[in-house]
Amino acid sequence: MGEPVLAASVAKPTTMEGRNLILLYGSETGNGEEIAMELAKMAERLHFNTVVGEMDDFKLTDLLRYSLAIFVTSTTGQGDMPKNTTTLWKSLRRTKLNNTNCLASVKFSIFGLGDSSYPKFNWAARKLRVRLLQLGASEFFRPGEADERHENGRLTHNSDYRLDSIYLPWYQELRESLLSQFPLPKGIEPIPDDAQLPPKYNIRLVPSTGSVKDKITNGEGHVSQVEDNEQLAAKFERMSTDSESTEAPWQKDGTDVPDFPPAKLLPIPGSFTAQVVCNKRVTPEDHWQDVRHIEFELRSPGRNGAMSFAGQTLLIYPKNYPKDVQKLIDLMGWSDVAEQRIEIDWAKGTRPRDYHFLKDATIRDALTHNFDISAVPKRTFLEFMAYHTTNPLEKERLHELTQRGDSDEFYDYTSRPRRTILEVLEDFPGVKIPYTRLLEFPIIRPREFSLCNGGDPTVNAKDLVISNEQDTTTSTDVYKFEILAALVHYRTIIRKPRQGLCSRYLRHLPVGTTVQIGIKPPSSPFSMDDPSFYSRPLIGVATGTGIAPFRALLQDRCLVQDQQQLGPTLLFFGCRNAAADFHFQEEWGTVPNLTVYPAFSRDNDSSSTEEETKLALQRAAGIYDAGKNYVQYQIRQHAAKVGELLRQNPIIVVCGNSGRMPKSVREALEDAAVGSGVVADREEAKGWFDRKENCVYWQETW
Ligand SMILES: Cc1cc2nc3c(=O)[nH]c(=O)nc-3n(C[C@H](O)[C@H](O)[C@H](O)COP(=O)(O)O)c2cc1C
Repeated sequence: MGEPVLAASVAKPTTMEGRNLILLYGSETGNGEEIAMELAKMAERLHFNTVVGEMDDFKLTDLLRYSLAIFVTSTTGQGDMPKNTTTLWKSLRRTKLNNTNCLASVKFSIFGLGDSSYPKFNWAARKLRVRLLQLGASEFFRPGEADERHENGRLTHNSDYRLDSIYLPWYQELRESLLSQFPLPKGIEPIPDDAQLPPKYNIRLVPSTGSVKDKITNGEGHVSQVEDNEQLAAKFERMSTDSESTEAPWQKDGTDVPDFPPAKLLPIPGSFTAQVVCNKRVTPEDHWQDVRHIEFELRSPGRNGAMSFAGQTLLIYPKNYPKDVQKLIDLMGWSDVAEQRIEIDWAKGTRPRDYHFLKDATIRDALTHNFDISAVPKRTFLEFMAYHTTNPLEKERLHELTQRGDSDEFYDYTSRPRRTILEVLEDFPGVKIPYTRLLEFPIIRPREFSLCNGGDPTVNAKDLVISNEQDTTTSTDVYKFEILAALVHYRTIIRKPRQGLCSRYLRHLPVGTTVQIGIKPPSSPFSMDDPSFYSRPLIGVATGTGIAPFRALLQDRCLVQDQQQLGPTLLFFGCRNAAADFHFQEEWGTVPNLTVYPAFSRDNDSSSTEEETKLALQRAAGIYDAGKNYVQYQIRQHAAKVGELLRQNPIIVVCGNSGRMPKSVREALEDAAVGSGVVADREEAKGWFDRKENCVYWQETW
């Protein structure tokens, strides 16, 4: 079963000398990658010989081989470049390149993705652009800057929509610009949208004996590098692929098997095998949100020296449920091939990020562990579906939905109700995707959770020596990593309640299960090696599960030998109810020199009627967030105390929901700086928080 006979025609771009385009992306959570892939397809339809990949897949000299380069990058951390850009970015910044004009032959354009609630909006794209221009490259098309906060005149909580409101017009203009600046020769037309482009990979079924090889070809069909899973496992010795020991407890006795994903471990480079030792709901059953305190234990992750836990994130790789996988197999008519092992040849540079193939994977395995069938589909997926239905009505409807116009139809059908790929495929039963196109499904990306513990995370290893020299841990050392996860449960316009892939996985994850986890280095701009880390004041502003990185930071600071040295700490903590989600409240009393100002948004409080009236008037006058039950109100209330700490070069940490909170908090801090006389006025307050000599400002919002 390959491409169906009735599928849309497949059209190969014409190869033209000198018409080359390279698309390089930097992306943390996949938004930038998705855009880069879409732009690459557009360029291919214009007959550009197109190569697309992560920035770090390429060297500086590779840029010189292409007539055009398009960069797509998000900004992460505190105005930082994404992790998969660091090598190329480092080589671009080498001082010996200054004044060399070494990129004079490069024509480029750049598209950034960011969030204007961060102080350093789209800094990665801006820094990169400035450096490319410094090195002599010229821009063939204007830069674009998408903003997750952009509302385009309409209030929307839909981040796809917000990114698209900048991206789609930029895409259209770029296409027109490419066609006019680099016209096609007479007789050659752009490949129309209704013809499918050939895939960049080749999926084959393999006989049941022999090992599955995951091959990377050099684009001309030769195998240039063969790396099978045994080799990978050997390379990453911390990772176990022993399936005997990875079964969830319920799988051992074989009785009463619930519908929970199998516990097989993916061969993820650099990841760790850990065991779930606690999975406890910390909010009352009748509270609107299920917040979990989950603890993992892992053996000897090869830690080298002391490390700050604050800002470290734990990566969890969720899986699909067997019932959903079966549903997809039935819908696509893949039951005769589902248990067969597959082999994939990739053209160079086309292997997707985060695609980690299970040893001897069958199609069912790949669907369970690798493809996010409960993701909300992107526009490109719906476009792809249209090629694979023989029903003209379905085709027409899919075309209507994917029009790149002003219409909201696409968002109304997909992201607003959070319809999943599986549900969309159920809505279009005529769509039969061949298994050879499996890679058009989005890859399951790891989900990131801030660690909520810090200090010394070792258990059973009291004699552990932390040194900056060699890792002195032994195989008996066990480390504990804790997260506080708010499980996402949507109530959408579709009646069926829905939950995120990872939320569902975590909700039912049994204690005792062995899982594969990743650990991402901290994004925090301070170091535990700096003695002032412990003694300088700390102002924490956290909402909801945003308390996690703050708690980790606090526990890190408590490592100080002499507790008297611990700097004063203020915590402004916003949650709904004192009794429901005032997380870790029982711990705060044990931390020296800490004052907590909670802001309970849904509890009645006992302030005066006069105060109530004043606030009601402020709200009526549209003064945003004047409400007393928010953290920003508490910051203004305690301006004198805040000011006292601002004078002492504090660390300021803002964690929790993105959206309006970070901006409102920043404004409240500016007001507190003015009110307490630290600065003369709002104008002076604006830049004050960005200067290192005044404070360290760390924002971790999601
Ligand atoms: C931890 C974190 C830090 C971020 N820092 C910034 C920032 O400093 N400036 C900015 O403009 N956007 C920032 N963003 C927003 C991202 O750039 C935005 O969400 C983007 O769509 C992510 O694209 P990606 O999936 O390709 O990484 C941050 C997002 C996260 C989750």
